[in-house]
Amino acid sequence: MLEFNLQHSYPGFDFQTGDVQLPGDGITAVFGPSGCGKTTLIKTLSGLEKAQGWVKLNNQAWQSDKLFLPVHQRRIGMVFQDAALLPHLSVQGNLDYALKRSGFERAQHRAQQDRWIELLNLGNLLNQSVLTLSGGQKQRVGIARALLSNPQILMLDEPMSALDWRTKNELIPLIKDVSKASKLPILLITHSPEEVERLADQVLLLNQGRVEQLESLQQTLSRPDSPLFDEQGAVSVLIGQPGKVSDGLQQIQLGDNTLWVKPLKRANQEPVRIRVLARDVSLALSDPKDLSIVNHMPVKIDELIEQPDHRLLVRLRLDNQQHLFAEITQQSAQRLNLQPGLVIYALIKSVALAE
Ligand SMILES: Nc1ncnc2c1ncn2[C@@H]1O[C@H](COP(=O)(O)OP(=O)(O)OP(=O)(O)O)[C@@H](O)[C@H]1O
Repeated sequence: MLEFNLQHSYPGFDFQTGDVQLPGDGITAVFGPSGCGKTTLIKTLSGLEKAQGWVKLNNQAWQSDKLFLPVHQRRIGMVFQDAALLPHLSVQGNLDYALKRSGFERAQHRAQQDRWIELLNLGNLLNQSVLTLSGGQKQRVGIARALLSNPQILMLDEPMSALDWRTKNELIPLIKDVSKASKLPILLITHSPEEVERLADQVLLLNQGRVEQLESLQQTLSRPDSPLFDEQGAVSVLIGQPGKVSDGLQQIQLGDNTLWVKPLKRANQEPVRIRVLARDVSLALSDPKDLSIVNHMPVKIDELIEQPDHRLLVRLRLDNQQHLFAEITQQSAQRLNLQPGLVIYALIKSVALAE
């Protein structure tokens, strides 16, 4: 568990976290608008910048009234936007460099290397100069190097902001795999709501140098004014269990209900996240059996929230208690006489697997 309370200031910027406790594993996304203090948080937590206050990881003090461990003694695996690899070395050279300083016993080096080389798919890049790697390959090497330094926590500072969407789509599942396999807590700094929705277990919301919330992803997404909602409007992330593939569609089980999506790329039985835009959800009073939309299910209305431009956000609850937003016009809501507590049907026009 990472615990801290830090204060720092730059001219015109006052940074105060208050008491914060981050869980001992899983991915915590640090999210907030530009200039809110995300990088300041990483710099002060890591000791790159000396703040007032205290920091403890797994009950071991990194900083207190009497103590200030330098960055290299804090056992942090850092990955930056530009990977910051050693340019004169090969991929293997970069990994060896991390291992030498790791404190792993020599006998463990091979097993450690093999483990992360395989998971991050670096096997055929080992002899390549890092100068010849693509952006995504560099980040994979950067993550392997961070893991091989034998860290107790990973801090990823905007690791995907310089990558195109295709490369980002390849890296996101790998970061999930690293989280599961390493069991290390991961702090992911990002300004991308999509990265938060696809990766975060919990979200630390920063605003103007203050920690506004530390909560689960589902809690952040359940607020109609969630800072994660951008010009696409409200978003829901449903967590479901993959089932069979039939007629070219993959079954995802959400309690007693089934969603049909494009077949998963990775055949494992881990729960998956499904991202649904509120504007892609329509509502009906009865089960629309003869409709081309394949995904529809009974839901209960939790709340009706007025929006600008005669629109209404309807917070719905599935039978397994997950919530789903629908955005409709106020006119439609009146026509259907929607009220909290009413059981209706959600018609989901489009879903995206957030693999
Ligand atoms: N070394 C510094 N000297 C003076 N001011 C600084 C310094 N570093 C950061 N700041 C200021 O502190 C504030 C927070 O900066 P920080 O880089 O932590 O924000 P951020 O949330 O990471 O932003 P972005 O998403 O744009 O990277 C900003 O107003 C910035 O100008």
